[in-house]
Amino acid sequence: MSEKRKDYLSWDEYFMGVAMLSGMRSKDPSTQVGCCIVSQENKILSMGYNGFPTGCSDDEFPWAREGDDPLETKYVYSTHSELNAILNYSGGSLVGARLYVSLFPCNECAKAIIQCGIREVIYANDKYSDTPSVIASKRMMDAAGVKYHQYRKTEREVTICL
Ligand SMILES: O=c1ccn([C@H]2C[C@H](O)[C@@H](COP(=O)(O)O)O2)c(=O)[nH]1
Ligand SMILES: [Zn+2]
Repeated sequence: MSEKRKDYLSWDEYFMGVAMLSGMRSKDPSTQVGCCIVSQENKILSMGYNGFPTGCSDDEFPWAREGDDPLETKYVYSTHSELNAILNYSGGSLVGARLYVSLFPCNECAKAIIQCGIREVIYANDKYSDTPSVIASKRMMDAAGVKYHQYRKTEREVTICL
């Protein structure tokens, strides 16, 4: 009798993989962020990625990072992946959930994460760790008792032919 497979994805690989796949939907030319929210029973509750709100065309609103006029940059329009994942959830409470995300949450996402009761954040990249936004985010999550740690990367490479 054949034995069960041994090289199946761990829970962390699975959920971070789903977060990263979700980020591949983003049209942001510089930073694509994906997020996956998971219950205490390891069930996926919601996903999201960074992009413009419904009705705000990807082809008409700006993707620029810089410009003399802030209204011509993406920052005033883009909805972050974490907020999209929280807002996409229509099942009730997110209290006690974990959030997997490819980039450390900014201060605005941290507020939403705290307020909806998510208790743990697992992030892949912390490239903006020196910015006031991320420093404030960590300060708020520390105060609110939201745990966070960096995803421990494995050797696994996943190829999907679509
Ligand atoms: O918590 C966060 C922080 C940022 N994002 C998104 C917002 C933007 O679309 C990009 C960042 O773009 P840069 O060109 O690297 O400044 O990331 C997010 O989804 N969640
Ligand atoms: Zn954010």
